[in-house]
Amino acid sequence: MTQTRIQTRADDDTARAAGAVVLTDVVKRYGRGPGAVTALDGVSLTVAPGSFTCLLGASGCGKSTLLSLVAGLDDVSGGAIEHVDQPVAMMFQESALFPWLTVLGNVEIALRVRGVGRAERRNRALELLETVRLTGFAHKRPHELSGGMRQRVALARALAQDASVLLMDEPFGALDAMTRDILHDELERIWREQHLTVLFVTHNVREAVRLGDQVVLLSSRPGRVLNVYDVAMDRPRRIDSAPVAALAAEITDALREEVGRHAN
Ligand SMILES: Nc1ncnc2c1ncn2[C@@H]1O[C@H](COP(=O)(O)OP(=O)(O)OP(=O)(O)O)[C@@H](O)[C@H]1O
Repeated sequence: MTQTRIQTRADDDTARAAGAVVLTDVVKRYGRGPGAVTALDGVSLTVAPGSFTCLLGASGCGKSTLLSLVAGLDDVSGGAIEHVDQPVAMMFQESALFPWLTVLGNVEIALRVRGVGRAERRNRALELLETVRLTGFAHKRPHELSGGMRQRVALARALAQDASVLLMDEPFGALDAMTRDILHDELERIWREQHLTVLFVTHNVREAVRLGDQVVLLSSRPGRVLNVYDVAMDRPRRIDSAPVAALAAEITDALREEVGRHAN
């Protein structure tokens, strides 16, 4: 049902040819001298186009750092990241909506930044609100929405960037279990419909197994790839199903062992 996969050079070549996100021996250091922090140390990872990859690891192991490097918000200190001609969009735990704009305005602004004209902007924003099932809330302001609805707006705004790669940093971390469950279904639907490549950071092991084609377990800082779990289960999966729970337990054990090793 599941298996641990060791990456091969052939995997890398195939994925690179198809325009995937490929990280090769990525190192990230912050600062210099004795106070320098090595956040990532030799991370190699292949994210196939159209795949869903979840990143797990102890707090501070470099997950957000990895996303910001893929997004091009920061430079690598060593190694390389390739995502051939693929624009990327990001979504965070906080929806970071503009409180003075309506839901529609918050989506339209992302289109405006991309230079989309006024009339097309309105139509496209309405379409995106339909995609995230918020039609009818277009003229509400963020404070009138629930946390889950705000994350739907944030998702619509990320989709407005028309990027083929979506980077998500604990996007559902602050939501209750039921809302999260519903958003898993929605995200899975949108990921499939739009053929997105998703890189998703989470602390929730079951969430990672519920969503991922592969779950990447990083070591404690400095982050290195400890293991890549292929999740060969039919979709949609239920977060409380026995196969999801079984693999999540296996990964949790590995994570616990890693955290314990560094606590000594
Ligand atoms: N701009 C920065 N300057 C200096 N150190 C940084 C910077 N950003 C991150 N770090 C350090 O790099 C390490 C990795 O941080 P990062 O936020 O990537 O980890 P994380 O796995 O996302 O953590 P968490 O799970 O707690 O969100 C941490 O030790 C952090 O303090």
